[in-house]
Amino acid sequence: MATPLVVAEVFKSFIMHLREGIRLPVVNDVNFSVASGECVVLGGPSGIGKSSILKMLYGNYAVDAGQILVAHRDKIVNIANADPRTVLDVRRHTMGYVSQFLRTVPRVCTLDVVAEPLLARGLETGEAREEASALLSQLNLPRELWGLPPATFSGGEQQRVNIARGFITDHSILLLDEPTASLDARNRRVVIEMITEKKRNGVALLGIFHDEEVREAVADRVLDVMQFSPRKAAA
Ligand SMILES: Nc1ncnc2c1ncn2[C@@H]1O[C@H](COP(=O)(O)OP(=O)(O)OP(=O)(O)O)[C@@H](O)[C@H]1O
Repeated sequence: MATPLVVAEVFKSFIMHLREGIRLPVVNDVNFSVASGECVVLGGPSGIGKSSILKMLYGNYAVDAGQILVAHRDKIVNIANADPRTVLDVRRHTMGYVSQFLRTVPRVCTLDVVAEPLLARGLETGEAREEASALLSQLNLPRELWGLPPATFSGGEQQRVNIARGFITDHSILLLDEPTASLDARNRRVVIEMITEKKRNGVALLGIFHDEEVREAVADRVLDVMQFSPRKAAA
């Protein structure tokens, strides 16, 4: 089985510049990998570093030490020291990220917000919009909202737009940061189906799910982030 994501000996601290440069270690010596078709769930108490790990993997947070190895095109890229252009290329073609909150460009309608990752990969507009429509229908977003920018949508509606945008590509790695937090039971079940479909297609998924029903339905294994906590060492 292919392993498109390997994390090796990663350390991360935050430096609080407004607090005399105090250094706050968050995670030490993080080691794990995610195989194709596998869904690994990050577990552990609030504040232990789950979101920080996802943000390092996506290149949003710098890494103090260690490697984040991603199979990208025919090469292995180390996100921990890759240049920004390479990180953007990995995001466009290999690694997707669905956060809890939607960040949108003002005045762009929902259908185009969802279709955009496919347009960025060179797909023709009509085809990209068709795929976007299919996902928005699957996620039960009322059709009358598709032509409007999502800025004024409810939390759950915005989250469904965000999920559609994150799931529209065929990226081989998908990072999910509580994608079901604001959803009702019916739409949570849709997202479970969508994740199951990604697994069937050989996507490597790494996610945070506080909802137990979702976690149990999708997780192949739970990785307890407590084992990487410097607080554990201090305890
Ligand atoms: N940008 C940042 N600057 C400073 N400290 C940060 C930053 N991001 C996170 N932290 C701190 O790092 C620790 C881990 O935060 P993180 O969000 O990764 O935890 P989490 O396990 O995802 O928590 P939760 O389950 O509550 O979302 C927390 O103590 C948090 O305050």
